[in-house]
Amino acid sequence: MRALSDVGEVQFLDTTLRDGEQAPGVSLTPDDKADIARSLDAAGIDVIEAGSACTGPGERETISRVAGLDLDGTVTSFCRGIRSDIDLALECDVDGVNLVVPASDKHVEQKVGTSKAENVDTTVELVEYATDHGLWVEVIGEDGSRADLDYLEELLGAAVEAGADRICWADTVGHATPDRALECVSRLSDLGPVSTHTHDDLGLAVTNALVSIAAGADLVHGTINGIGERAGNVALEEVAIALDHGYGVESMDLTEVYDLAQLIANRTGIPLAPNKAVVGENAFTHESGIHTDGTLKDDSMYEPYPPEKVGRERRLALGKHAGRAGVQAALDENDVEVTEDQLSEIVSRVKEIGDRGKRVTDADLLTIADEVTGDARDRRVELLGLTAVSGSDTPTASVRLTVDGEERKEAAVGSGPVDAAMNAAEAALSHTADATLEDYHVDAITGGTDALVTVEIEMSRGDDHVVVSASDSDITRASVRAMVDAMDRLVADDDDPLVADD
Ligand SMILES: CC(C)C(=O)C(=O)O
Repeated sequence: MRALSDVGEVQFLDTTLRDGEQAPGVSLTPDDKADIARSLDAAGIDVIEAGSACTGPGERETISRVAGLDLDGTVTSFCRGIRSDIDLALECDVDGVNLVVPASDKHVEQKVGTSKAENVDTTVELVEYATDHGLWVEVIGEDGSRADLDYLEELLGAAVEAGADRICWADTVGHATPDRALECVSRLSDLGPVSTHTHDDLGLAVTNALVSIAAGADLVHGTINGIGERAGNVALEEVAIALDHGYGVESMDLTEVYDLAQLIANRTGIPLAPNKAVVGENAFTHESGIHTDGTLKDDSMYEPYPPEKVGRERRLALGKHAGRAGVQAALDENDVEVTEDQLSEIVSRVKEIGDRGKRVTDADLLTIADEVTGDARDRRVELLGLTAVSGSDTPTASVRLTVDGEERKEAAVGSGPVDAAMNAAEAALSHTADATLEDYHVDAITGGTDALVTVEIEMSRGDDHVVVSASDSDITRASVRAMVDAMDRLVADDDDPLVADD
């Protein structure tokens, strides 16, 4: 076993486009795969497994497209231990293959229905065939962590002798403990270059990847966000930060991981857990008073490494655990001056909102501050009335509001009552100022059909943008109120008249 700090550099193979896509419900389009492959390459991933050529003609077309992107990294196709799979990979013009052969008794005898000796012979033939065709070859012993280690050594040793570029220890069902990973990879690394492929069924994928490296592996298989079969593969961004932060070992470009994580979450439809290491929404967000206070005194008080390292920013959030320092910092950011007594009142109101299970947005804070300081602004945009109708006919809505005292009324249709009402509000406000709805998000705070919903919207106007939320048991009302409030905030400091001369 070597010290990780002596390792220097580790390569990554990203299998988001193959094992990641095997996650239930995920199906990536050719454009998705091409975009993800480009981004992985830009982030310095060494090997990109683009898919399984045997899946079908559509997948082959996509793999060929990725192979033709002229990427810096090696592009491979996954192949089962059959010659026709290698032929299909060759049709896609990939640089190499990840050739999977059974390794455990279960996989050799029950799944594939062959003998261990025959399995070794077949593997040798396939490696020779693939290398004769100019392919880079990695041989993966499937279910390697449950295999008899002497046999795994014999099988993968034969693959190396036949010309395989590298071999891979696969913890296919995420069964291995760190000592098993150490034992297996240490033995295999005496045979030639070794990769490690770990799954997270026991929550040990990162640990086992790190132990594998200490045991001699120099290439880690994984996916961004850790997506993959069952509990997923090891999350490459987690291995990368652990290597960098813990041991000064280089791998992928860390500043790219957040954008990559977002891209993959969007394209796969698998959202990121807010508490996910490195790329989760909360990974650099501080809410509790004690942590916010400490962070304001020293950025690193409650962070192992600065967010910029992984392409992110620090956020101080307001909620039920907010303290004076955090609220004061948020007020300072919005240029709001308050006395000590006013600050105490604002903090307790923020906590009250938090106690009701709500997030406290900037707009909420400013409204509270207005009320507490007695500076309540004169509204320029105000909602007077809203009617929305839906049924078997096209949903319609009408909105009545005032802009600088002038009444405006618009009606619109939409795909549903919320859409119709938002379209009507937008039409009524379009005479006023050129603002754009950037984001719309709904949360049910309570359960049941009478649930209180909070609509949070983000709107921008030129360089200004605001996030405003409104809660109501009627989602249409909450949506339009949030939009009108956002517009009112955006124009609050505009000295120009908002009413057109028409
Ligand atoms: C590497 C391959 C066979 C795999 O996905 C696994 O073993 O989990």
